[in-house]
Amino acid sequence: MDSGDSEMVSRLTVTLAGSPVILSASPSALVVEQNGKLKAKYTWWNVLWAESYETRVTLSLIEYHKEASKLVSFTATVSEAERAAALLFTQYVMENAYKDTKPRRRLRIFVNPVGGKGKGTSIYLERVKPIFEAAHCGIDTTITERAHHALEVTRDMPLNADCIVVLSGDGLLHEVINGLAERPDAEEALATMPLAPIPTGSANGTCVNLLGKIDGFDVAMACVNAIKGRPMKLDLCLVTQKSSRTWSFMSQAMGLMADVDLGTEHLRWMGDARFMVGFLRELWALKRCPVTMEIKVVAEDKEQMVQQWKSTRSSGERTRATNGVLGKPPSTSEWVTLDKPILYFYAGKMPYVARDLMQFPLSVPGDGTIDLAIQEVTSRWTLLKAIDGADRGQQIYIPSQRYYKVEAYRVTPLVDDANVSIDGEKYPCEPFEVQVRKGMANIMSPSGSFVTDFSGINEKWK
Ligand SMILES: Nc1ncnc2c1ncn2[C@@H]1O[C@H](COP(=O)(O)OP(=O)(O)OP(=O)(O)O)[C@@H](O)[C@H]1O
Repeated sequence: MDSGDSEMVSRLTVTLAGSPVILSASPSALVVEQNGKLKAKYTWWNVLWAESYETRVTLSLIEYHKEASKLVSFTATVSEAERAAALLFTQYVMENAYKDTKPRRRLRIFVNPVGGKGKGTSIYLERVKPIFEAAHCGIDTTITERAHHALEVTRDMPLNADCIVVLSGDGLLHEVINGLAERPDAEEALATMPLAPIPTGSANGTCVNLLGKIDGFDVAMACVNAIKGRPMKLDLCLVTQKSSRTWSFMSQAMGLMADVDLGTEHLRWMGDARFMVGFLRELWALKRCPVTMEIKVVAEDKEQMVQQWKSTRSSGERTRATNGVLGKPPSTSEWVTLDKPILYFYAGKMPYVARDLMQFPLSVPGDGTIDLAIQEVTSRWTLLKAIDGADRGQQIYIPSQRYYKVEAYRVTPLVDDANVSIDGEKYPCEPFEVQVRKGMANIMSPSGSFVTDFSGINEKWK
């Protein structure tokens, strides 16, 4: 046993593959040293489990690699004399690993076997399940058998999990939210069942918003978010059409950008590269978006909105679950009719819609407004020029791109066969009205905010 009371629990010498290894707990990480050299360092966030039994010490950790972090589990031994120290050490490690949350979450998991490149099931079995098991989570899993299967299950299932894990893209999250929203106890279900997406779809926009552009496609990091993330409030948009009500958590679109998404379903095998192919095709066609729109504006001056966004970020405002009036529509302003011809409108509640497009850089979670980008008719060259910088939200500075914060809007399609995209899913081409409902749903987040690198206007558009 190492000397000193505090050292006794924060440092332990074990034997691993016949060699002595020192495990020590620093304020920010678990450190592994061998032969006086640093062998590995795991932030507490990436420590899943530590336990000791008799003379065995078992650790399960996530080794961080860009886009491909992985589970590392090993069992080392200690001498008989170190048994008590090993127990205290592993307890200390667990306290640090689960400072803000309880271990052993019960996870209700949905896996879409056909989302993205169609590898959802194998990713679940080979990479996700072992991580949840290593973290001693309770798991109850449904592999979806058809579209709307997850919606049907979430509509009726008991609310006995800590979190709903969704292995897919944004479409299956849309289903799960709508399933919860259709329950008689919808408000309680949405408030008590945070979602935790794992990126096995194409765009995986939600994961990119929660984990950032670099880690957004990292399955293991998304698993850690499900295991340890904290609930963050999300507004939902109520979309009312003639015969139906739909809840949208991410985006609604018509025109060029809806055609990019819904017109490239057959290119699923390409992953998120399909959107660039679709964009270039739609750019070539440059069709007008046949709609009229009315909006209830909260803000429309880009620079003022950017300043507001910056001050919100720097004041460290967080949107963690708080008590408050949920789902109440905000106060009403006047409806304004837009009459200029447009190429598309794109409305949304999260900055990224895909890794290479931060369509709504000024979006903050739970602010009770919808960000609405409207692209007036412009040249191919202008749109082409905007590709560079779109991953940093720069396209909002195209002079002909209007950017509003709205509390509601109405769309009347002027044809009956245009694409209407709601959270990337196809909906009937009929008139609809969208209203925002503040803080109705919850999503697990490592940081309590969206992770973006928007920094205001760059030289190109000045
Ligand atoms: N077993 C299944 N068979 C066929 N379709 C399914 C099944 N399970 C779910 N779906 C449907 O698959 C569609 C695509 O799912 P999802 O949107 O999550 O993936 P994606 O489109 O690849 O990703 P993203 O939305 O991030 O681009 C959804 O409309 C969903 O309803």
